[in-house]
Amino acid sequence: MANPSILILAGDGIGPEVMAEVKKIIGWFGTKRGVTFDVTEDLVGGCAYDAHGTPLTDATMAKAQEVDAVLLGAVGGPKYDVLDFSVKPERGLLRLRKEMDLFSNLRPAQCFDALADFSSLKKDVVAGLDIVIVRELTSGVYFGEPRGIFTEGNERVGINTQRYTESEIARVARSAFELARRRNNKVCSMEKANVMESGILWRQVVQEVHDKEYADVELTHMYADAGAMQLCRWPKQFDVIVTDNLFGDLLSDMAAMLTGSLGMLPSASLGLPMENGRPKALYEPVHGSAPDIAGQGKANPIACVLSFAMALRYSFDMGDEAARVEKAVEKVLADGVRTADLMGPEGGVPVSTSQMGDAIIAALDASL
Ligand SMILES: NC(=O)c1ccc[n+]([C@@H]2O[C@H](COP(=O)([O-])OP(=O)(O)OC[C@H]3O[C@@H](n4cnc5c(N)ncnc54)[C@H](O)[C@@H]3O)[C@@H](O)[C@H]2O)c1
Ligand SMILES: CC(C)[C@H](C(=O)O)[C@@H](O)C(=O)O
Ligand SMILES: [Mg+2]
Repeated sequence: MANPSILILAGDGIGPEVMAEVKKIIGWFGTKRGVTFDVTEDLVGGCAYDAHGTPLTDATMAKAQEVDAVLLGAVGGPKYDVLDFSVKPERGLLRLRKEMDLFSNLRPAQCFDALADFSSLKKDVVAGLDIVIVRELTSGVYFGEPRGIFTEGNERVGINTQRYTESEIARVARSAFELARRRNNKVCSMEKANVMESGILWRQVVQEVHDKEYADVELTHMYADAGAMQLCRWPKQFDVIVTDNLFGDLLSDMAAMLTGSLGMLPSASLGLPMENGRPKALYEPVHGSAPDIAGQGKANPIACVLSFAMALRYSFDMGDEAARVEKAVEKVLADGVRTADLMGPEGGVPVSTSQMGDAIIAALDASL
């Protein structure tokens, strides 16, 4: 049988730095576990614009459609701020999500015991936290028409449109309910049904899907602003949160800080099953290209490493190997290995990106 195929799109800023550590782990699986992947690499984001004048070529898009999983680092950076909107680095990522139809974006926020003291929230609020935000990723205000900057009378007007069809809401709701069944069986749906018609429809459809197909799962609804407050107040009340594209973007960055650092949060973006039964999939850290620390060896690679663990679990059906990687990360943190973003006010000597990667490899060795 052919090896599973992976397309690596490391991207910009710290993207290639954190992806280098994932490549070490992929190599480790080949030599130590006999698990070999066919890996190809290509460009996305600003580096693709520099090389080809576009943040994602048609050829790269076609490769992404063919592989079993795409691993992406991060895109963007201040150098590209001046570019026309249509060729900004972020458009490359959005095209991948849209054309691969990756509607279900799982963003788990898990607080490792070793970092419970480190969160900006009190220890008992975050210790043991294990929640997943399911973010709708292919529709909503990110993609709705009309959009643009127009002139009305003698002033400019910026327009974006929040638009959701019933089927778009139903399919992401189903993925959240399915996930909840494999976890603690609770879903909280977040929208703004008090001020947005799209929010009213969202609430109705989620409720209908629940009543018809998932009545065994506990479902609650919350306005997204109150949800943000509850995420800070007592995040452990949640199991699975399902929400739209924009609210999911905001709530997941917030959830990241419950775990200690944005450098800790992985994600899986999943679509429909392909012919081989595997879902179309892209895995990426929730964080961006971190221009403020890029090129300095300071980035925390854990979010990218844990994204690879999600690939093992969701694309390659290797749940045990995914758990091996997650446990290696847990061990390294328990041993006190910290990149700069995980240093508290008491200070200490942080390790570099590659030293963190090496420590994870050593913990993987110890797991054999
Ligand atoms: N998926 C993506 O590719 C993605 C996601 C978010 C932002 N972006 C892009 O990245 C660029 C920078 O955006 P931003 O600064 O708002 O967000 P960011 O996530 O890049 O950085 C926010 C802060 O978190 C820190 N940080 C992020 N990841 C870290 C890591 N792994 N280790 C240590 N510290 C880390 C950064 O140093 C920075 O202080 C923008 O162009 C934005 O559009 C891309
Ligand atoms: C870079 C950007 C397009 C992206 C988003 O807004 O979805 C990012 O913030 C994310 O969270 O993945
Ligand atoms: Mg974001």
